Amino acid sequence: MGIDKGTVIAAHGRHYLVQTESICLHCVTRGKKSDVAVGDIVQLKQTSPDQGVIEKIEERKTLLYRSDQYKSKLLAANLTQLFIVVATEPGFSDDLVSRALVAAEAGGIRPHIILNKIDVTESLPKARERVSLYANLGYPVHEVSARTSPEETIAALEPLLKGQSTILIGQSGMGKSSLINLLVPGAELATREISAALDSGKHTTTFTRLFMVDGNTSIIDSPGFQEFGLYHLTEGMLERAFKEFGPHLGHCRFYNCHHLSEPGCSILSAVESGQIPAMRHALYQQLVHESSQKLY
Ligand SMILES: Nc1nc2c(ncn2[C@@H]2O[C@H](COP(=O)(O)OP(=O)(O)OP(=O)(O)O)[C@@H](O)[C@H]2O)c(=O)[nH]1
Ligand SMILES: [Zn+2]
Repeated sequence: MGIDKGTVIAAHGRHYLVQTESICLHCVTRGKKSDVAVGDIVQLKQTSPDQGVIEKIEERKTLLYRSDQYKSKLLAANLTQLFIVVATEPGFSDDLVSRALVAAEAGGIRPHIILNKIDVTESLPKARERVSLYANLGYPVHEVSARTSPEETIAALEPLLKGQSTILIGQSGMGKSSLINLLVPGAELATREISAALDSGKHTTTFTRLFMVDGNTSIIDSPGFQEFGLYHLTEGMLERAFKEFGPHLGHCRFYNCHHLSEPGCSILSAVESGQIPAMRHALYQQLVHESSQKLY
C-alpha cells in the first residue's frame, strides 16, 4: 500500500484520525513524535485496511498554540479563523477572550467574537457593553442565539465560515456545542464515531476534532478550556499581537522599551489617556511575565 495524503481530523494522545480522499484511517506517528495537530495535511502510509503511519507533515499555513511553563500544546493547524464563543450568561472571562485574541494575532489567524444567548435579555446589555471593548479594538462581533433562533444563527454564521477553516473555542457553557450542532449537521454522530475510532472508551473525553463541511470549508471544535497559557510568545510577538498597540509602537523614548514602567513610553501614555484599555495592558504585563517564566 502506497503513500497517501490526508487531513488530521482528530487527535487523542499520539493517536490520530486522518481523512484521505477515500477513507478514514487510525494513524500513529513514527517513533515518539507527537507534533501533529488537527488540521494538519499529512502524508501517510496505509498499513492495514483501517490503519496507517504518518510519514510527513506538510508545511503549515498557520498554527494555533497554547502553552504552559513546561511545554507548548498545538491546538490546530492551517486555520484561517478563530471564533471565540462568549455568552450573555454564564459570565465569560475577559482574560480568556483577550488571550485567544492574542494567540490568533500571533498565529496570523483572523478572530471573530460570537456573542451567543442574546435571548437572555436581562443579561444582554451588560454582555454587549463588555464585548464592545473588543468591537472598539476592531474585532468583528456577531450576536446569535443558537437555541432560540437557530435559522438566524445559521444565516449569520454560514457565510463567514464558507471557504474557511475555522476553530470554535469557548469556556464551558457558552453554547459552543449547540453552535457546532447547528453549523455541522451530524456533528454529534460524527463525534461519537471519532470517539469510538480513537478508542477513548469514555464519552466524556473531549478532544479537538475537525468536520469537513465541504471541499474547502472546515469547522474545528475544541474542548472547553479554563486556561490559555501563552508562555511561548516572546515580548516582540506580544507587543505586535495587541493590535491597539500598533499605532504607538516605535514612539517610546527608548527603542528597546518594554512598555512596563519606562519613562516616555508611548504605550503607557496611551493607557493613561484611555486609548488603550487598562485591562489589555494589564494582560500584556502578565504575558510578558509568563514569557520570562518559560522553561523550555
Ligand atoms: N438561552 C440560551 N441557552 C443556550 C443557547 N445556546 C445554548 N444554550 C444552552 O446553554 C447550555 C450550554 O450549551 P452547550 O452547547 O452545551 O455549551 P458548550 O459551550 O458546548 O459547553 P460544554 O459542552 O460544557 O463545553 C445548554 O443548556 C444549552 O441549551 C442560546 O442561544 N440561548
Ligand atoms: Zn514603551
